[in-house]
Amino acid sequence: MNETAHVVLVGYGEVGTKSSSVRAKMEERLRENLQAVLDDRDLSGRVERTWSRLRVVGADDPETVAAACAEVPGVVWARPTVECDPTLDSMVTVCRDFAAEHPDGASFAIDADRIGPKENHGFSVRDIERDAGSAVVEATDAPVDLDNPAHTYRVECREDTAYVSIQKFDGPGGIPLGTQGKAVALISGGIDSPVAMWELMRRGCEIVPVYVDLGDFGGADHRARAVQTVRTIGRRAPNFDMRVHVVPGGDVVERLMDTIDDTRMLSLRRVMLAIAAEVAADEDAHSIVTGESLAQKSSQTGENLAVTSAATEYPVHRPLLTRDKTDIVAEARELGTFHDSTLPVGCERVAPSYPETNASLAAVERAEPDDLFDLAAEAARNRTRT
Ligand SMILES: Nc1ncnc2c1ncn2[C@@H]1O[C@H](COP(=O)(O)OP(=O)(O)OP(=O)(O)O)[C@@H](O)[C@H]1O
Repeated sequence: MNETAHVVLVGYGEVGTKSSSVRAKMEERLRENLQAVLDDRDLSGRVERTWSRLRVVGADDPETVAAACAEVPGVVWARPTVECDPTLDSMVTVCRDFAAEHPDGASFAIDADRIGPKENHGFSVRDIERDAGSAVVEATDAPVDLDNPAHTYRVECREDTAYVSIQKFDGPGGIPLGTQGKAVALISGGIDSPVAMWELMRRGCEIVPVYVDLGDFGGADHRARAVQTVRTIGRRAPNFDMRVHVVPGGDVVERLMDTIDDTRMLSLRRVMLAIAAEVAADEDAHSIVTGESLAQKSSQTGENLAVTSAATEYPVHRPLLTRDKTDIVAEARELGTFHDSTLPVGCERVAPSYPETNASLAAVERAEPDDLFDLAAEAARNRTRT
């Protein structure tokens, strides 16, 4: 080779533990998903599969490309990397060049790996670490710190090529999107449901987002908030159709307000699950996901969640069930949805003054008007997409 090239290396986690045929399919899916994100953001670069990694070649802006790759489900890390000859001289030279860009004297470590028998290269991992380390000390006068270095020079020496990088972007991990079927996500646009939707995406599920428009109890700002949070997360998966199904639920809510008192919120959640089930059947989805979390609200006690789940035969996934609010808020901030989720939308209050916290299914069903679920099904049929 006798030259260096800038590439972005992308590492995945669990995909690497699959059988070779599953792994090949997942790698290919991840490759397509990464390419879609780069194309959508007008970032140059071609994503290729290499041994146990993905690699972006031809990126004009490797740092931005690596940061974009690190937003994609399935990615554990992405590194702007210099590719060079698998010789001690080449790797040391690249480390020295990197050091010249970081002349701050901050502590460092060399983290090297070498693949294949030592005879193939004629040097060991220890040789790489020693020579590269000396070059960095010479260039920067920086101290070595193996426990908590400010800079880690990652050197990966393979049979035919070597990779050197100093910058690492952590990805969300998980499984490539599009490998685990479809789930309907009930999205209110509040803090929780977009995070819950993302958790399923992170584990490979394609998402069909559903927002139930509450009529006078919701409003345009409420709807816009739901749509915007989905769009923000959808930027990580532009090759999937994530337009929101907007269901006109005003009539159903009116009916609930007129007929039910302390179990009203439970019946509203049951109606939403019934609507989601209608969409799931049409969209061939296998389950429903909500942002509910145990004990976060009166409608989310263990007993009440059992009553709401009984409204549908579809599995209801609640990935936030055991998560604390502070943790969910931190994830919403990271995803970029927190700001929109907390915009004041001024909707009317549906909740009764004294909500039931320990409902029985029989009592909730008794209070529900006979036509409630017919109204819900009709609303689902009248949905539009935004
Ligand atoms: N208007 C809506 N359209 C679609 N789904 C909704 C709507 N309102 C609530 N949901 C679903 O019901 C779940 C429980 O809603 P609720 O408002 O009680 O709880 P929450 O924990 O505050 O959720 P969020 O923060 O997502 O609003 C939400 O996480 C969401 O999945």
